[in-house]
Amino acid sequence: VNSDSAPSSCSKDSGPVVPTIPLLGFLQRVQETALKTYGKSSFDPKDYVDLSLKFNLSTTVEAFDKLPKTANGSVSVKDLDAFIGEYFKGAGEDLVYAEPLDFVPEPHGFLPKVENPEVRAWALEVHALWKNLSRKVSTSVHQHPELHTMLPLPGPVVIPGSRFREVYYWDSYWVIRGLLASKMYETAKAIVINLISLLDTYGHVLNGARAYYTNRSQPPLLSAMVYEIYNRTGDVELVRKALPPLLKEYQFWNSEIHKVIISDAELGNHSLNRYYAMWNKPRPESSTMDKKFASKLLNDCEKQQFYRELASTAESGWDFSTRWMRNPSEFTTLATTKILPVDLNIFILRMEVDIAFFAKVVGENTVAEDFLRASQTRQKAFNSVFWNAKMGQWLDYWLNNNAACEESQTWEAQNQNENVFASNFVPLWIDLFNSDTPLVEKVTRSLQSSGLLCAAGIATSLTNSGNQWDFPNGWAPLQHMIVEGLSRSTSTEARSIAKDIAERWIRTNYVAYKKTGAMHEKYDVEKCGEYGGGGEYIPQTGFGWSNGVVLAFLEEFGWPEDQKIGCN
Ligand SMILES: OC[C@H]1O[C@H](O[C@H]2O[C@H](CO)[C@@H](O)[C@H](O)[C@H]2O)[C@H](O)[C@@H](O)[C@@H]1O
Repeated sequence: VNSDSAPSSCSKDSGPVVPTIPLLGFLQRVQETALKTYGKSSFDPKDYVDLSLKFNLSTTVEAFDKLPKTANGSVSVKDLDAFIGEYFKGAGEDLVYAEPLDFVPEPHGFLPKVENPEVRAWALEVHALWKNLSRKVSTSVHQHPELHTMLPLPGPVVIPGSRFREVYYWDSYWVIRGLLASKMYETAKAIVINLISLLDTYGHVLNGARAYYTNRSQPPLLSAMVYEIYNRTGDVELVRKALPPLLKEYQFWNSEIHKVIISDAELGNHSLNRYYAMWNKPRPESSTMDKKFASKLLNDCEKQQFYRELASTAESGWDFSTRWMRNPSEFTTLATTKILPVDLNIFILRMEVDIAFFAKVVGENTVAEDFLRASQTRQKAFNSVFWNAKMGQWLDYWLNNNAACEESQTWEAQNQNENVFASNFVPLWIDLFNSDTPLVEKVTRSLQSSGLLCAAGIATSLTNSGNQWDFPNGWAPLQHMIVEGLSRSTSTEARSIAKDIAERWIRTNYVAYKKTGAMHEKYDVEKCGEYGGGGEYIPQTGFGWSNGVVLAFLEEFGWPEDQKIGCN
């Protein structure tokens, strides 16, 4: 990890910090001035850190410093408009449209089980959205990286959409699932090659391909992406190329900051993982908001700690949720680094299983045996640390406050977080768990009585907090992992619930699309046909992972000719 090792003056926050580029510091000054000048309405801080320079940084800073400013730091709208127009290229211009070469309007063998003509026509429209979301890094980024926060990438990517103008790590898994249903194998492989290039350069796959995301990763699903592509294409070369970087990624997630040892009286020590960003300042893409929240805190030390929690929550992909808050009504009590999350540990378990499989494919038998053993050990840890037999769910585990300083912590039942989140059911996604029929039946009953199953899909949590990873929002990745897990089991009941959830999700996506002309980032699971809201930015459309999950569900479950589509 290339981090700044200067000791922090704050004893509560001694973790590493990855230094950032000078351009970002300057863009945050422009962002702050823009907020003061234009006001809050329709202000998105990310727009300013996504600008590219037309001239070198010092020329631009000099011109900015000369703008006449009022005492509170604002400038006139006319001056700021003129400055931005003269010195910057617009946000998004650094990633240019790229025609996906393997796109055809109706691929051969596309969604064979979708017979209903209305659903088929819509599925073809969703399939065509890959063209809208396909991009490549502009030549200027390759030739003058110092003028951009966009990071150079070797090949084309698929972006989520709207304000998310760059490739994202965990989003890409569901984008790839959709691309595979769309038979766009080359586009899917190119995404993986790009993520591997980030891993080669930074030692981890970044949250997204921007300079302000270098201090953290996102839910690690690279091995799952490679597995799904190999499963469809049999591309051994891809597996051979991916294996060494995956071993490097495994090291990253098992480095000192992400690893915690939990000891229990019966089975000894369990090595498990948490999110932990290498950053203790405001997130540049949301800097004005982060500072406002931090202003409630007493001193710099508390602020640093809070900023690390904010960035670590962004690493979790669940930014933001009461799941990570000690007090659900107080945002500054975020404590993501003090939690062992069920889903992160499932993703790492999947990484171990996948690496063992890939190593076997390329004849690295010792590696295969080592990772098989690691996966068996982690499965045992799941049963001891996360499983709650009374609830029939796997629960996040709260670490004691001084976790970072302790060698190991002793497991205590009271540290399991008994609040219900969709992530409590994510272990079903993994064959090691969904192949156990009595277990699946118990967890299915628990899901049915959890309160999470709603008219239009699975809710993220039971708490309506106004955060986007909470009730009543439903997110495509969560629907997909739980549905896929249930549908892989041999339990008839679980499979029928999987189909029911998938149908509800398809209906709500369809009706919202017909009403708004767009696919959405998240949906309101209480109301069929409504998109979701809340959180720190306005609802986004596009949308990579929602498109991917709809196509994957339609491929798996189909839609009979005589079954009506629409809200029931
Ligand atoms: O700009 C605020 C935050 O936005 C991202 O998070 C959300 O969008 C991502 C892209 O679809 C998604 O991967 C994530 O789960 C969402 O919560 C970004 O990843 C954050 O780092 C960023 O601070």
